[in-house]
Amino acid sequence: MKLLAFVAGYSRRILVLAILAGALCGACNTALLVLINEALQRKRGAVMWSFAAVCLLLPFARYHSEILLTRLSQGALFDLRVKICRKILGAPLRQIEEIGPSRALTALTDDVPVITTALMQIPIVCINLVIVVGGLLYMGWMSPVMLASVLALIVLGIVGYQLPMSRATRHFRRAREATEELMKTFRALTRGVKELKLHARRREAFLATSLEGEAGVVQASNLRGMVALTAANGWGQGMVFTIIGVTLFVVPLFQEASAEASIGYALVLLYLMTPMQVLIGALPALSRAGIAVQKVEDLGASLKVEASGAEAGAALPERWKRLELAGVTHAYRSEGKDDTFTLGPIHLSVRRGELIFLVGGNGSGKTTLAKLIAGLYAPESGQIRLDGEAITDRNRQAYRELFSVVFFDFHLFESLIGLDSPELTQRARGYLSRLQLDHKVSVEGGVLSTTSLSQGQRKRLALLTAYLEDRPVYLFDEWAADQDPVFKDVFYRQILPELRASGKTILVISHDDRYFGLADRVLKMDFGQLVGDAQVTVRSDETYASA
Ligand SMILES: Nc1ncnc2c1ncn2[C@@H]1O[C@H](COP(=O)(O)OP(=O)(O)OP(=O)(O)O)[C@@H](O)[C@H]1O
Repeated sequence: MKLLAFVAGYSRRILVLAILAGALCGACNTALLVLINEALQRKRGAVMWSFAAVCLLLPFARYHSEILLTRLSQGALFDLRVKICRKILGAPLRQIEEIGPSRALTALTDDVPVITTALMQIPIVCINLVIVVGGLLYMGWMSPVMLASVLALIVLGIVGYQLPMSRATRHFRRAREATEELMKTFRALTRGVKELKLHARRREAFLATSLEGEAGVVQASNLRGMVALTAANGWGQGMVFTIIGVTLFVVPLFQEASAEASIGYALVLLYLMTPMQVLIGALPALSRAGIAVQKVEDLGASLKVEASGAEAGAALPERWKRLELAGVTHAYRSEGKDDTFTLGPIHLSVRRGELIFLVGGNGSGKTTLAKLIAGLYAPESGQIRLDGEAITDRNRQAYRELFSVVFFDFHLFESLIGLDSPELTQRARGYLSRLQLDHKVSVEGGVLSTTSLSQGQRKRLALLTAYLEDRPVYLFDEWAADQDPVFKDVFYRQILPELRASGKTILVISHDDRYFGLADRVLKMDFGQLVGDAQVTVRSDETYASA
């Protein structure tokens, strides 16, 4: 039902057309059945032309019905993929971090293929369903008693089917939950491959406990589910033969039937046998898809939607003068644990064009503060203001567009995606040379020739993207940490001063204390608090004014 509702939700127009084409197809099948029966009753001449007409109409109706159903299911699938990705991108960053990548990845890589497989079956299921319904209607027209007996047996079949089926669903649901854990293990495997290769005992323990443990749960649950499902299928197939047996041998004991009528019943039943078996055979895929649709919907429902901030009037001035944080706070809470990290309240004022270093020990809250300043986290309390204008859901996206950020765990896109100035390639080539990467990387049509580089070189490519974005505020999170001493010096002594000279405001998270003297201000964080805000008057290596 979940799957049907999901498909129906895609396009009512196509659904109605598919139902009409399906009904025509079903009518043709029933007509064919009637005509074959008539022909067998030796009225061949009378039905020959009708039979030929139906034979022409049937493939036409079937073709259109299948095409429409395929369009409907593939359209719904496309819609689903895009919707999940949009929902993930539209959710607050903090919520995406809390949910973790495994849940979203399982939805995209596990649920979507399961739904795809089931959706492929929908045209076949619908066509066969229509054939069965048409055949039963014909049977009812021939003998209401026969139809009543068949329907009673079908109801019995469905009731008996439910028992193993609900058991199968329970196990498939468990397997699906375990798949999320398995996905985490796969991520650990791909990210930790070097560490696992170096340490045989760790590798064996990882394989034996994490991987085999999780994979074992998935395997066992799927196996139990399949056993229950096979039992349900066996019951279903058995019921098909029971229906045939009862109509052929039992019903005639209570209802006199002519030889012609008996041939008619037998013909209908033989005609319906294959479609009924096809329907039963499709149930496993449909049942698993129901669970997958539910999981995807749960994920979608659990994700909040951030205000897009695209309304008129949300734009902010590029040539702003003052950026303020007034009592801004943020907390990371872990459910059931007592280790909440709280940042703030932070009071801070930044003038346009300042070069600020944000320093402090590991875990003191620098990156968290950077995410708040860049508008990626909305403050839990307090306010961020730009020239006195509060940053709210209404203008947060416009506010984010003021920032070019290279985070410590940055991601490098293979192309200069979303950047489309006419002289983009030319500018990119210039910056590649500036970043001493022109011998390794080239740009053609906005696509980077490679991103398979050393970590320090990849960071330079991330800086290239920030250069090309050309936004008013630059934020670098330990950018220089992976650079060689020569280029580190270039970064602090040339790149940062050049950016400041071109009017950019720059916030640099750094542990490189020998360069702190180059900043206009050094902000120091400790345990989530801003404990120092030092103005640096003379710029030299020795003049870092510690708070
Ligand atoms: N995604 C997260 N979920 C939960 N807690 C987090 C998360 N990120 C950071 N924290 C907590 O917030 C604290 C501050 O982290 P943050 O990354 O802001 O520190 P930092 O000063 O940038 O550290 P470093 O110099 O090591 O990069 C950490 O001690 C950690 O406990």
